[in-house]
Amino acid sequence: MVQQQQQVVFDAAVLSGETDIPSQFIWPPDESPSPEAAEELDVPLIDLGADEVVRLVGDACQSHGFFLVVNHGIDAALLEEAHRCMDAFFTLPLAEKQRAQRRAGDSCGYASGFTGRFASKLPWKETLSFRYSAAGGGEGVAEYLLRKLGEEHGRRLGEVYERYCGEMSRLSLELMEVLGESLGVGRGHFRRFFERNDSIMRLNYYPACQRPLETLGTGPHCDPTSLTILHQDNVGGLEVWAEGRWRSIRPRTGALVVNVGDTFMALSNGRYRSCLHRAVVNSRAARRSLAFFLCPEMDRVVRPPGELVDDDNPREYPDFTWRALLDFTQRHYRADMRTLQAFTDWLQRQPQPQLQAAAT
Ligand SMILES: C=C1C[C@]23C[C@@]1(O)CC[C@H]2[C@]1(C)CCC[C@@](C)(C(=O)O)[C@H]1[C@@H]3C(=O)O
Ligand SMILES: O=C(O)CCC(=O)C(=O)O
Ligand SMILES: [Fe+2]
Repeated sequence: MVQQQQQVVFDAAVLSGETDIPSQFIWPPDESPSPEAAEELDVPLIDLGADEVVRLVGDACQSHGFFLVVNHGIDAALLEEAHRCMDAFFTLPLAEKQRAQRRAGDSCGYASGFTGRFASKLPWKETLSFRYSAAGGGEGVAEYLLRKLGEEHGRRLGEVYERYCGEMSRLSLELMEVLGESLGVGRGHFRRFFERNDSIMRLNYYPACQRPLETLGTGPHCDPTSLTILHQDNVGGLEVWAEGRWRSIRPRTGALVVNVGDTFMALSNGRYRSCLHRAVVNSRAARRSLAFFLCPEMDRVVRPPGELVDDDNPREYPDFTWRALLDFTQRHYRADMRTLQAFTDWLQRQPQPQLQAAAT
């Protein structure tokens, strides 16, 4: 009982070897992983240079919304360097990492077990998140990491992740062309919408855990963002809810995992669904993943193109801004499998002037 009220410090170096884990990290039995290994999900491995890309992406987005891409133009050396930099950061002493500590209500910075943020069902992970603005407004990735971590630790990280985010943004826009074509709205529509994206980059580090069946690295959720491009190391742990059970997405060196998020589900007027997923941990090895969350400019109105709305397909979601949805996930609601519904219900309860932002 007493333990439940104490704020634990999630120090991976200590906790990954403990056979008892703090109660705040224990998830209820109906949400925790089952002892049987999850069967692998057969996700399409899409060659971005191939002729069939549009059809394959469209099919994947109408079923579970997850697919893998290869021949994506991201340099293998950059991917390796991005993982090396993650190691360099997460193996720093806790106090050094805490120089970038995430503050309440903010979506950027270093967070460890989310101990100060949530009271229960804590995720078994450390994260470092930062903003990437394609339009170049405000502080860039390199400046942010240098400012927070200092010359010794921040310089190299900043250079690498600035480059990594630029490449992810470029790839996202390419994927937006494919998504636009597959939805019949033309290649330019979503590309233009996201040209000045204001995205979030997140480094996820899941320490080993001696009680992997009682906790989760990332709880079940749909990404509230628009499109996620994830690179996982070769440890494994990403699972997707498909056909009524949890299924694993096996790591493949060089392939990127792509999935649709809630904001794109709204932009497609529900044609493409965001899909429930989670990350499990294990007792053998720490796991790393790099997630680039494509997001629109903060005040741009999220509204599906006219071609996707008609009498047979009325609007599924009201107009909203990414600023409002992001704020909802940071201040009012812990993102899960029903974030978008909870958000639209909440929006509708707000006084009229706050209901919709001015169209941009
Ligand atoms: C806008 C966001 C909120 C979360 C990060 C993200 O950029 C996209 C996914 C969200 C998240 C990962 C969904 C699961 C719960 C969460 C709290 C987490 O475990 O990290 C979510 C992120 C958040 O920081 O709120
Ligand atoms: O680490 C992973 O494989 C998934 C993480 C995730 O779903 C997220 O950060 O939104
Ligand atoms: Fe996710």
